[in-house]
Amino acid sequence: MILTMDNVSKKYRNKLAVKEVSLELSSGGVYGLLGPNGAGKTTLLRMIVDISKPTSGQILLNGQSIQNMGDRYRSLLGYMPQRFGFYNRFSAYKFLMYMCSLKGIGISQASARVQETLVTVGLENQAQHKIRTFSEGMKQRLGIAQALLNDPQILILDEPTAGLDPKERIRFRNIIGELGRDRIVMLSTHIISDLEFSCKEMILLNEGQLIAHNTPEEIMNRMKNNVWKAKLNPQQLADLTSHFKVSGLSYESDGIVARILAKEQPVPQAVRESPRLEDVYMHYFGEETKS
Ligand SMILES: Nc1ncnc2c1ncn2[C@@H]1O[C@H](COP(=O)(O)OP(=O)(O)OP(=O)(O)O)[C@@H](O)[C@H]1O
Repeated sequence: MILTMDNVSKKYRNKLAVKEVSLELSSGGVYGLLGPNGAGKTTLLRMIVDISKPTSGQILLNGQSIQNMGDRYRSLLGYMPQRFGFYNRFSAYKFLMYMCSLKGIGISQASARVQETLVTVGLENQAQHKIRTFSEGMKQRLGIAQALLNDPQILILDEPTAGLDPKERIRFRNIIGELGRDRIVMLSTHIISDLEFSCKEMILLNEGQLIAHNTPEEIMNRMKNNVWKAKLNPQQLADLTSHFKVSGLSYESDGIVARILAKEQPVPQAVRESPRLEDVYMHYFGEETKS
């Protein structure tokens, strides 16, 4: 299955939220859509799930325009929006049964599908608990469960890790990694560590534009000579931050250890470091401190 974005743009009045994005997504992997707030991630995802139409360009599934596919396309989709309204007085089970009816899943299959999805997201023991008693992580997992009810081949998750604590984040990542094995999964985030798991490709979006699209290894590899580590005094640090991006600082008793992004050795004591995802984020989205 191949989902293609062909020169897709979206304009809201005078705001161009997505600018000529071309991408190809295929089954069997998680695509991480990364960008700061306002980059256009939600706008792009809403066009992929056919809630909103591109102002120009088109989205194709196996070469066919999704707009011409209608319900046939929607039956392949699972979507977890950024802000998901739950029925807090419902139990998880009842909520999912209700979502089945909205999605047109017949009563004969619904109960079995609900059980299966509860197991997938690890909520089978809380099936009869009221949603209002759930932690944020449990609610997010329930959000995935509702997106999975129709066994979608294309799963779109908008900031699914927002509000999760580190333990819940790890659990969530494992579930998503597993789901990505045989579908197209795309998740948006502005948190780089969400993409530390085996993400097939990272899609970097800034101000509506696609600025990089590749495997995490290749994206990091491109920066391999540009990450440096140096111990600095406060004055050196102040001087450096006015010229270079700094992607990490740790304070030690005899100085400040900084990770610096620079093409050339920024100070004589700097040594090269292997790039990490934080460096990638800083390189593409970080702001240089202007003196
Ligand atoms: N319905 C709308 N009308 C007008 N402008 C909009 C609308 N929706 C989004 N925008 C603008 O389009 C740009 C992209 O917004 P979008 O929500 O897609 O970004 P995002 O990357 O998902 O950000 P966030 O992480 O904050 O959700 C922003 O400048 C936003 O203000």
